[in-house]
Amino acid sequence: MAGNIFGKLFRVTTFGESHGHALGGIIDGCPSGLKLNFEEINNELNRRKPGQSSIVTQRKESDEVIFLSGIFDGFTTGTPIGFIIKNKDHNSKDYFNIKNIYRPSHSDFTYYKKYVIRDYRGGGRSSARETVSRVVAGAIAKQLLKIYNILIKAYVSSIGGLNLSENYNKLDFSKIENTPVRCPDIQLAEKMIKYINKFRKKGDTIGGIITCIIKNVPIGIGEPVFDKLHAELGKAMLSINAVKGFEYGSGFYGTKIKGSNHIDKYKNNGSTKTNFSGGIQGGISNGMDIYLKVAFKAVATIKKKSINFNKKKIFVKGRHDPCVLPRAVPIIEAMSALVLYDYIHMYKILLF
Ligand SMILES: Cc1cc2nc3c(=O)[nH]c(=O)nc-3n(C[C@H](O)[C@H](O)[C@H](O)COP(=O)(O)O)c2cc1C
Repeated sequence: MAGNIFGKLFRVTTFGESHGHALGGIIDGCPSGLKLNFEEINNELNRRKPGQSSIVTQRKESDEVIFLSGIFDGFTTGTPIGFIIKNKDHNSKDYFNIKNIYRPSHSDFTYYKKYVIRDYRGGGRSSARETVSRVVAGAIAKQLLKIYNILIKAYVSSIGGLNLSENYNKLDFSKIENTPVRCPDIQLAEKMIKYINKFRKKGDTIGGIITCIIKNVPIGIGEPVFDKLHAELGKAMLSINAVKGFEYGSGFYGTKIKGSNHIDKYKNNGSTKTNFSGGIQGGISNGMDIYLKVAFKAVATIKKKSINFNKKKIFVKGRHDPCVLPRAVPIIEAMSALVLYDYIHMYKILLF
């Protein structure tokens, strides 16, 4: 199975399955001499972990990371950072009844057809439990990005038909973590929670959108032609489970307004009056904020009778997310951090 490595110079390889002994990763390309803040790494893991509130899956995992290599006296040594996160609360028997049948719109069918032998428990390798390793690597990348003063903030901007207003400059990012749904508008967050609970009680699921803002990116990050910054961000986001769409800058809205209204006119200092470009022009950062949106579907494991492709009725047990967005916020931030640090790395090698 290929496809388990992300990044070019700052690279993370992830391994592990949802119901195996452990998940983990190897980070290669981390410079020596970074004093790691372990509390911050744990904090990122706590934001992603299951069982953190009533509106996410009730699987209870402490998600403690154990570092195996690459760190000495709290500092990175420049050698590969190996780490694991043990699985503790996996009820594998919940999946025995779907061993040979495929949940509609999950990855059971395609994994079976491609690999034949697969760990079907909890989705195995296709489970979003894999993203725990991305969050560890992303937390380290975030600490490296602090050196450049780069700030990454993601939040839930839409659940079903409930939408946050477009202007992120008016939002108070310090409120994102104040509610379990991770929407900074507290009144809207309350409505979103009620909305998610409505679906949860019915055994159904609901999707939505996460917005991510990346501030203080220096001018010049991103490469021609195939390694454009937005292309890598798009790949990063679309590699996350259940993601159905990605846009940056004006995105699809940019198709609806005329060119004379869409151009970002320059101010005297090189910054622009508007930012429809989303901080990237020609695949290279222009110093303005990068902003992007990621669309998540309503996920497949509904607690209702469902029919699989050979017309057999199936009922999926197990503990599942009625809405994955609250837990996906730190994953979006982690993937953004991995891309940004990797690309800054490349830039330094080319110029210094
Ligand atoms: C944080 C998170 C939690 C998820 N939890 C579930 C879940 O409980 N049930 C489910 O069916 N899918 C869940 N998913 C999505 C599946 O992993 C995903 O839909 C599946 O692997 C098929 O891949 P695809 O939807 O990207 O095509 C979750 C995704 C994320 C990001």
